[in-house]
Amino acid sequence: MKNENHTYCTMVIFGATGDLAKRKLFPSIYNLYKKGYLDEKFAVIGTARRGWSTEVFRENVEKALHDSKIEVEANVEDFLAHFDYIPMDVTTKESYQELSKLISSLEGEFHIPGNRMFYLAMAPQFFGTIASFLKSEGLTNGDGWNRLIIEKPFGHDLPSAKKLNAEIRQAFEEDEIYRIDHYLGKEMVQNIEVIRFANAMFEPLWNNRYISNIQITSSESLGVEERGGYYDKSGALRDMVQNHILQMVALLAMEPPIKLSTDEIRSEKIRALRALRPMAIDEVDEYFVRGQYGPGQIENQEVPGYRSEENINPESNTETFVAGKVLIDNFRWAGVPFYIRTGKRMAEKSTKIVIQFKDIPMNLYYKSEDEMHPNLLIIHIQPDQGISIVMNGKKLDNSKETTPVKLDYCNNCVDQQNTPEAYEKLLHDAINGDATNFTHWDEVALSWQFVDTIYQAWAEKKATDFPNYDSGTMGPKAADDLLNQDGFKWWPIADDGDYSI
Ligand SMILES: NC(=O)C1=CN([C@@H]2O[C@H](COP(=O)(O)OP(=O)(O)OC[C@H]3O[C@@H](n4cnc5c(N)ncnc54)[C@H](OP(=O)(O)O)[C@@H]3O)[C@@H](O)[C@H]2O)C=CC1
Ligand SMILES: O=C1O[C@H](COP(=O)(O)O)[C@@H](O)[C@H](O)[C@H]1O
Repeated sequence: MKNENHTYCTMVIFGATGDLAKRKLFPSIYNLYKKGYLDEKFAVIGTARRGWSTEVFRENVEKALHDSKIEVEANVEDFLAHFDYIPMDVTTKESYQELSKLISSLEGEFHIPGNRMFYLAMAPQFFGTIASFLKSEGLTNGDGWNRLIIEKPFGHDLPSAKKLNAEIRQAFEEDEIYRIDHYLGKEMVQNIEVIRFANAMFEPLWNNRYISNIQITSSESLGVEERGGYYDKSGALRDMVQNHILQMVALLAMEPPIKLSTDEIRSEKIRALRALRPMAIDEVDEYFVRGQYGPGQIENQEVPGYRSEENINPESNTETFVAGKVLIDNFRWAGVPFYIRTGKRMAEKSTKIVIQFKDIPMNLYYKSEDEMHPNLLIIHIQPDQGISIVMNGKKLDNSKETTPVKLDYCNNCVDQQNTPEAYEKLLHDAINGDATNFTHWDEVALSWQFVDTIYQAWAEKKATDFPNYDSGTMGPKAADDLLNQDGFKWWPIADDGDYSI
């Protein structure tokens, strides 16, 4: 009988010599081990083309742990004893037989009941091939569960995503596929549902009667770094908006699920994404703005423009910044804009969500001719994690004027501990068979459908004003105009930001 639920498993990491494995996966697996989540009945097999021995692999895993600056304890050797390496080219059918033998032998050695997790930390063109060989060569015929963890990008548009999905679905069922969106592993992204559904002071107000607009900013101060080859073909829209940003929109907009099960939560997110207002190609400019960074200053250092970065076409038309107004056509959200923006080489690294509430019907205080300061709920995703509420209080004098008062809750300050890295939480979920924080195919498809129109509009029309924002700024002026024309403004993303109007 298949052992469906047990967490003892063999993890096979394809692309184990690569950047993601080194920076994210090995430290996360080690943290899970240290916290006792892996017991002793687990094995990790690394594979890639380079001809490393298991010994060299273990040395590299240990180095990765030290480089990641997590605390490495004296018994790291016990942990490393669970790691093996096998060189293989994933496009060669025969090598899967060797891998299969190694898995069986480690299942015997570590008393693992046939549960197998295949992590594809490789370029996406290999995803379909690997999935298909895993099935045809019998690696999915173990006695336990099979789970396929897939990295982004899941396709580059809807047709390519459909093709990829069809390939992997030949070998794995939907409930065996765990599509990673690492934002769903972030503590405060997971907190969105709790803030909404566990607080009487928010849920009754969470609709178009009380909320005037929602702003999501995910800014980065880094440029494209070494990923120019990938990024120049992708751009900010497909790199960040299709996945991370729309996932946050879905979590903010979804209806309360009837219970907190994977299926119920996912189906509410899917319904929210289905309500995204589609645009015609010639309407895109009304709702979306694109940008590309030029040279500028970040932390007082001169940095080059995008077109001068390594592996970037010097005439590139790729956007490194996107701002947009997303509308959700349902009873709850009709008329409430969700403004989004994301970009590289912006003023600072920050992901924040600001929920701006509508004004009260009449201003008794302040200066009656002025608008009162709106109430804001700010969800700090990173680097700081927490919640702020901006409300009106009385000025400390004898006047009847009000002043914005900011109440802050800092998640990691209170717990006095580092919250686990997103990958650690997601790996833990995958080992436990909890797919809630992974994206269902329908979510992926709906997000691509929305984003494809924008991409097509931009592909048809070259941006004549690129570069249109200096590195170290908050993007092009058109991104500010997008809100100004609706009578709003972007709220600051800096923690010491000025929230007065
Ligand atoms: N790095 C990151 O921070 C992030 C990465 N991702 C995604 O994760 C995936 C991996 O990214 P990343 O680690 O950066 O990529 P890398 O280029 O660093 O690693 C690619 C890996 O694939 C192996 N490889 C390449 N060709 C073959 C082959 N034919 N057979 C077997 N192994 C092969 C390489 O090893 P060798 O040369 O030895 O064969 C290497 O281990 C990508 O899908 C990426 O989009 C997603 C988010 C963040
Ligand atoms: O998926 C991606 O995310 C990172 C940003 O992630 P964060 O956790 O640091 O906010 C981004 O730099 C990268 O381009 C993109 O592929």
